Amino acid sequence: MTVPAKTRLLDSVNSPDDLKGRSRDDLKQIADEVRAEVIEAVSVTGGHLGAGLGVVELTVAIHSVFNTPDDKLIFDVGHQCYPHKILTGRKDRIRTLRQGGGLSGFTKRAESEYDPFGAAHASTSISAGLGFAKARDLAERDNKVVCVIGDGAMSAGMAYEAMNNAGSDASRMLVILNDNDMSIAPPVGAMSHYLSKLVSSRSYRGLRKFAKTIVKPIGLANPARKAEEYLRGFAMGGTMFEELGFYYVGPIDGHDLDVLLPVLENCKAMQTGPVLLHVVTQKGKGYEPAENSADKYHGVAKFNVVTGEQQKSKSGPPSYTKVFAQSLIEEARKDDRIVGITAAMPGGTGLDLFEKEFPDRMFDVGIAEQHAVTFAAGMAADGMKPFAAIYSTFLQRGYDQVVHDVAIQNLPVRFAIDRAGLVGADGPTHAGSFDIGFLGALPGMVCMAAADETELVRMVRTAVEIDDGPSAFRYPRGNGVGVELPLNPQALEIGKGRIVREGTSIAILSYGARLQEALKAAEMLAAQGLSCTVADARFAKPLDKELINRLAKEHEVLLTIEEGARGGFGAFTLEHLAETGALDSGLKIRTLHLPDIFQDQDKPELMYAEAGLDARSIAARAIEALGRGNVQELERLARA
Ligand SMILES: Cc1ncc(C[n+]2csc(CCOP(=O)(O)OP(=O)(O)O)c2C)c(N)n1
Ligand SMILES: CC(=O)[C@@H](O)[C@H](O)COP(=O)(O)O
Ligand SMILES: [Mg+2]
Repeated sequence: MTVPAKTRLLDSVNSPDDLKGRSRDDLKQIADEVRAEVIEAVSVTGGHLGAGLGVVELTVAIHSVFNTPDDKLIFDVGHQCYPHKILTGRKDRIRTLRQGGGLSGFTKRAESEYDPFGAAHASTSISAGLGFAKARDLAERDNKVVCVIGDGAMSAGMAYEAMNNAGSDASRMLVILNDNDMSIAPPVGAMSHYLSKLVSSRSYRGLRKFAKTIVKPIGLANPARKAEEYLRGFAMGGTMFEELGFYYVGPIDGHDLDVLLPVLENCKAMQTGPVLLHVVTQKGKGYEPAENSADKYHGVAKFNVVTGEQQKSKSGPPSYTKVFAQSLIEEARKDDRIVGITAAMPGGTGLDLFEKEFPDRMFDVGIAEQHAVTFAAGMAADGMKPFAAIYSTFLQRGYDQVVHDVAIQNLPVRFAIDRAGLVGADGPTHAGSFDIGFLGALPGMVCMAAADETELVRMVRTAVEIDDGPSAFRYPRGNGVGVELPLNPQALEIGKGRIVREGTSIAILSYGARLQEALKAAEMLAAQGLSCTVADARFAKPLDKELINRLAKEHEVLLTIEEGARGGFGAFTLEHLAETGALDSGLKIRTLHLPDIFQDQDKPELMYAEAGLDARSIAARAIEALGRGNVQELERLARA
């Protein structure tokens, strides 16, 4: 019988308990195996790779020192949690990450007791951790609270609101600042410069060597006192964190278990108020293609482990994002008052392209959507034409600013709302579900949704022209439908939709990119002799009341459809029809929107089918409302 030269230690780790009492060498081997496992898993699923690779040693160290799940470990954003999932009983399902029915790509309470707090949006961990710390104190328990937050996430206001609170009342908690000098894109802002200065100081360079030789576990007598004395050697003194009431420790090498383990032991033993441990790591650590790439493999498609080459997306029409960016560039060439604003998503919003052409007119403000919106409002108030390009889901964080700073003052900020509707693998935290409702509720806001790329280009043009109040246009993640782009786009008439297909019995009024499915549904209905009108509303605010009245009057059935939650375009239409009395005449109306649940991740087309927003489901709703036609026949057509 042959005995394998090196047995995988990770196979024997089914929970963090299996890390306890292991030798340093064993833990180092386990860390190496976790790293290999993360790379293998993400190579078949795609997902967030660089961040997780950067915290492998840190995660192993935390789980071997702290007593999770009693001690609460809270990851900020949660995109770096794959090593944590592997170590906390989810190793066997790690190749289901971000797939339908599989593990979430983020921490999620419903998934494991080791995920005490779910995330995916940035900068929530310190606030949540403080909540856990206070709940613990009130219940007179003694568990620890550990938050892991990145340098990028440290740029957001929430992190400072939380530190302001935690530092003032000496709350016992550990905040680990995972500083890899990267956000999704290179980090921006004064805070980022400050952290770089801390890290590049002499003390850190000296410490790397120093720590390896002198770091020892603390003695048992007076552990808290000794821990403090011990850690004082690491602290640099006078840091901004200390001014905020934190005990600052670091910076230390976040890949060196010989340093991490004793420092964490000592942080754990400390009984003073909040501690901030500054850990320096490398995003993408241990996988050459990630280390060498500009974005450190923040988010990747499936890839070849040997070469690092990522699967190319099928060639097709350009993405909506790119179409938006290029048309904004065109507009900006003609109008030097146009500026672009992003909150740490230059690549995701396409504003990196804009920046290449107009470096002085693009502003990346960091992970700071609230600030981005008010900053845009200030610019608009002084005569500029700001385009704030923000994902629908992240704009949620800036809602009060949209209301208070933009809408009430009727300022012409243009919101380019990317990732509208379902986004697939990122799941419910990233779905752009709510902006139709929350923006449509605001007096004076013009709300548009693009049915295809041509429409998007025209909406950018329209937004440039709307100079007397706020406007927004939404468009989905992914590729357009492949229509030809207008060379000289004309602005749309505000509040006017268009008829795309004429029919008699059924009217489908689409708001946004479901128009293609609506047209397919119309074909399916036509195959059964059911004549269907399809219209593109273009505007949710102001509504095209004339168009709606006409559709209501001339058809037996009216369906509205949108890539958004209930309380959006369908609700606005229904309200209008109720007010005009059109509902009293027997019109059969159905509002098709996202279901009233947070849908888990899957392929977008499957999620839309589950939501009842694919062509087959649209046609089936029409048949149900009409009371004529054959639903089974639709199945056959959908398969064909
Ligand atoms: C509120 C919010 N805005 C934007 C994002 C998009 N986002 C996800 S991760 C990330 C960068 C985070 O950087 P950092 O905290 O340093 O973590 P790292 O990826 O470097 O480990 C950004 C901007 C988000 N998740 N939440
Ligand atoms: C974790 C996070 O918020 C981002 O990395 C997000 O996953 C990016 O989404 P897109 O891939 O749609 O840009
Ligand atoms: Mg970072």
